[in-house]
Amino acid sequence: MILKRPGQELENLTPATMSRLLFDDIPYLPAAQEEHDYFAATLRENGTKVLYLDDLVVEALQQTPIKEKFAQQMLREAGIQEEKVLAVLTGYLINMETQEMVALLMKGIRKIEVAEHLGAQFQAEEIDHPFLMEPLPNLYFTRDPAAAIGSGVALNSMTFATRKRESLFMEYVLKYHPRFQAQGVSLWHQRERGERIEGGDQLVLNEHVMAIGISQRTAQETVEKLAQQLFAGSSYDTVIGVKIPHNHAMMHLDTVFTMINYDQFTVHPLILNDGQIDLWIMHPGPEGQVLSEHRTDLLQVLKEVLHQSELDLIPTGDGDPLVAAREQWNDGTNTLALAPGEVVTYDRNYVSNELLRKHGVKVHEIRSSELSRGRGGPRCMSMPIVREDS
Ligand SMILES: NC(=[NH2+])NCCC[C@H](N)C(=O)O
Repeated sequence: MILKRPGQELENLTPATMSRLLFDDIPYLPAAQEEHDYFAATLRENGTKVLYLDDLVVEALQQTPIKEKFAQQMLREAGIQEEKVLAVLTGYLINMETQEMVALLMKGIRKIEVAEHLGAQFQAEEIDHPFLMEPLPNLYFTRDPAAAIGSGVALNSMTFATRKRESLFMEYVLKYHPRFQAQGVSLWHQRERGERIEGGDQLVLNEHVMAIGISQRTAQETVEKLAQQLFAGSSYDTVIGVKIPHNHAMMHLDTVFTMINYDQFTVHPLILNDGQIDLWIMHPGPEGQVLSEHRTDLLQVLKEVLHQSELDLIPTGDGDPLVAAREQWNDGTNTLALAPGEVVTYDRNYVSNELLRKHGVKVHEIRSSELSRGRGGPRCMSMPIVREDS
């Protein structure tokens, strides 16, 4: 499982920038780190190997030409185009220890910090536009920039500017880290294709079936293209595209729906909408095309594609609309399944957690005062790279 411990990038959030950077508040970093360490310890205690994104990136950038290429691409993608500025900043970056450079690329570069190197005066601008390269505070949601599906990976194209560079870290890890490089991982989606899709919408239900959200972050056409790639090159033969409301509280499918067991799911009552939502079942056609059928009843569709006669859909907040809204906002629906029937959740969602237990689910609660301010839960904060059959 790949995680990212919250770091200095969170210290670069301000009231003026936070909504653009997709935060609703500024977490208190030392407490967020403690909470995150507790999350990592919970995973390890339960048999999951934890790798950290920054370590993987540092290990991938061992050779100087790759380090330089990476620094340059990061700068370009952050919008720095002027060749002279690029050259000076690339020099500034690659002279650092790789670890320090990676931390800085995540934290963002303030104008004031490099003014001297560039021979520029930024003081006046610094207040409203402090960054030459903006911070990446959403990095601790490792679920989103890439998704391992079967024997391959989708390197996602993120919707908002503040998250676009995140998948570049994963691209370098896949291409240059010895652990992945050697394996010749198939790419189901390439980030530079630019068609929007994010990992919070990509739910692997088993070795044949995926559910993909059509959401604020994932376009319907991208879902079809991904389905086509998967049908052509993997064991997947069924993709269900599920349309969800486009808003910040429910930016991804996994904020309203997660899999817990072969026949158990968390679900926010709103997305069932009494069997009246837009969803599509996709299967491979005889000539490599994607055949798509429009449906409206998620429960019925899930039963069909998973070959289950009954399913246990566990409603966030135990069906009380007020509790459901409150607990969904703090990621009460966003469970991380460690094994069938065993999940990690935020402790603050006590109504939903109690209900999960009543349904026989084993629940590991983690602390969540600060981590939840970024609008993501345990599933969002983890990127599985190996899944075992159990
Ligand atoms: N898989 C998820 N639901 N991730 C949550 C991401 C939250 C993040 N602040 C964003 O808006 O992008």
